[in-house]
Amino acid sequence: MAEAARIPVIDISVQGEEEQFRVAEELVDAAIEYGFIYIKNTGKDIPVEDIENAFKISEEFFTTTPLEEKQRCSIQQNNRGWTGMNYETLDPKNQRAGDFKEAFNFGEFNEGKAQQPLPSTFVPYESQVSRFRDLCYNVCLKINTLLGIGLKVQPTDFFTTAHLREKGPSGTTLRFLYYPPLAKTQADREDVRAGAHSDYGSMTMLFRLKGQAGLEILTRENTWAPVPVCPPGTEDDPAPPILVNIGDLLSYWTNGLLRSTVHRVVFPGPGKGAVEGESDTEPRYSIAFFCHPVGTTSLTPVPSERVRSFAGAGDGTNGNPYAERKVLTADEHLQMRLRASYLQLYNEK
Ligand SMILES: O=C(O)CCC(=O)C(=O)O
Ligand SMILES: [Fe+2]
Repeated sequence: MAEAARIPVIDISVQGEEEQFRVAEELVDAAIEYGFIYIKNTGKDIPVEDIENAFKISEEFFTTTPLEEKQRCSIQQNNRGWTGMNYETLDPKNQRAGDFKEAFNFGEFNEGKAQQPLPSTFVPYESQVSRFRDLCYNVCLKINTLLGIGLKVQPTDFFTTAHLREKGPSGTTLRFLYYPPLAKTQADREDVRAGAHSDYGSMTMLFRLKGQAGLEILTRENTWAPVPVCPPGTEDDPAPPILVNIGDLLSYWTNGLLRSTVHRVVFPGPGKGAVEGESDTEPRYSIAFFCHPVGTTSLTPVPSERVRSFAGAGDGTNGNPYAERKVLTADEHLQMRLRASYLQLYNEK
């Protein structure tokens, strides 16, 4: 069995300046070393019922919505809507088939209303989805603030300000994901449910369900390590931790100091890659909140002594294959990545 990733578990629900400073440093250390951080789920930032409810809505959508209804809301170049089985290919250079998953992307809401066509299954839950998106947004701001403190960026709220939605539209997306078990697909065990990729935004918050295997990260040693849903020490928490990972934009912003780690979702198979107590024989559901700064934000390195003094990506340990590309704004980066993974969507037009 492959050895599980040892990603730190951090409690961000602390009070007081001194504690906050300590947590900020822990977050930055984990973001540099792993690019992934477990945020202990205390239920304080996002009530556990809201997470459970979001999964219920997602499951109802994927299991009951007729195909025509999903197709009516197919993904558009604005990155909103439904993606069918094998439609997205996150690692086109290495995949034989597109990702074995379905997904639904929610863009921004305005006063509780989605700004995109919604399948009928979601209509009764529109305000609940909007609320969940707001809860995620607030945690994203909080983590951005802590990263700014930990890196001593001048001013420390630099990242947070760049994410404020009142400053303009962004690529921020709430995504419900569904991965069928191997037996319900045409896939071979070697096919991927989500190809190897780094995330396109500044950071991602991932919600997973106990017992559902599949996520792996690429380690510094270039091996794949499974990421347990419930790492040691979180078994008694009210819900599994929220898995946060650094995306390409925080990596650009910090000259590659913060790591945009490559990850994928696989069919690990019995006794092979799966963590004890997890399996891939049941359908897998996950929910991702992709945080993006305002689209016009420039991705030049931020004012921080720590970032300035970092030697940069030249040592080959940076997980973000795009770190050295010249990209100007958050929107331009997002468009570049979407073009590469939705071949049909961009070739059809
Ligand atoms: O479903 C997961 O566990 C991860 C999905 C993912 O990496 C993504 O959608 O970017
Ligand atoms: Fe991802």
